[in-house]
Amino acid sequence: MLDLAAPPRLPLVAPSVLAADFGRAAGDAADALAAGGDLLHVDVMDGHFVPNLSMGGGMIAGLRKHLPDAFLDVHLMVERPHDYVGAFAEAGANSFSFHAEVCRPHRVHGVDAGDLIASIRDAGMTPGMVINPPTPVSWVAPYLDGLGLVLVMSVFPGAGGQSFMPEVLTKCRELRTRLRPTTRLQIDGGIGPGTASAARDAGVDLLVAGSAVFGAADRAATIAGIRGA
Ligand SMILES: O=C(CO)[C@H](O)[C@H](O)COP(=O)(O)O
Repeated sequence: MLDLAAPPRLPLVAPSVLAADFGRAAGDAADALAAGGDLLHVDVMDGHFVPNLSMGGGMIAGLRKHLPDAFLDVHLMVERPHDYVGAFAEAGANSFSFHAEVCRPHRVHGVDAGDLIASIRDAGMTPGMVINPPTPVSWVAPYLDGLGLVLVMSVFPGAGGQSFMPEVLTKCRELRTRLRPTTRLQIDGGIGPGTASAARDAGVDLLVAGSAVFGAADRAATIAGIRGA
């Protein structure tokens, strides 16, 4: 199983299952891994934090069943991520990333980020925190030492196929100087061979790509282009 913290610290590419053919998701995901993807990104949407619904524990369990060796990187675009720690660990998630925007003090009666990070680790998963394009680094700064990854959204979350927002790279550069060397800096939204190099130059070493990978005629060339190989 992939260890996100282990050297060498080469850029990793995570095909986003959101852009796969849901009717044959495990097969499509396996094809993306065979084409050079390092891990799978799994987007969970609750219809509240973002308007759309996507997938949940059933999809994680199905991917785990058919792809026992795949690292499953789960991104929760949900208001109540703490409700899913046990179920998603049981289903086979390897990392569990939640949004800073649902946490206190930014959300009244929101999530306690420190408690949630501890419970994610206790459940055997790598904790991650996510910030939307307008959200400042200061919202995750108190938690950086406890995280295995920080995800900077380069589109507004909720749908694949949107255009990359280069202005978020300022936050990536700042985060790279503040993160421990073992913590991955992830980006998600509008990533393809044409946008990935700017992200890598800003210190990103975990690149999520949905439509670019699953829509490509040559997935291996696309993933190699995103990785900068
Ligand atoms: O989190 C997401 C949407 O909220 C997706 O992972 C992201 O948008 C990737 O899709 P694409 O690469 O097509 O932009």
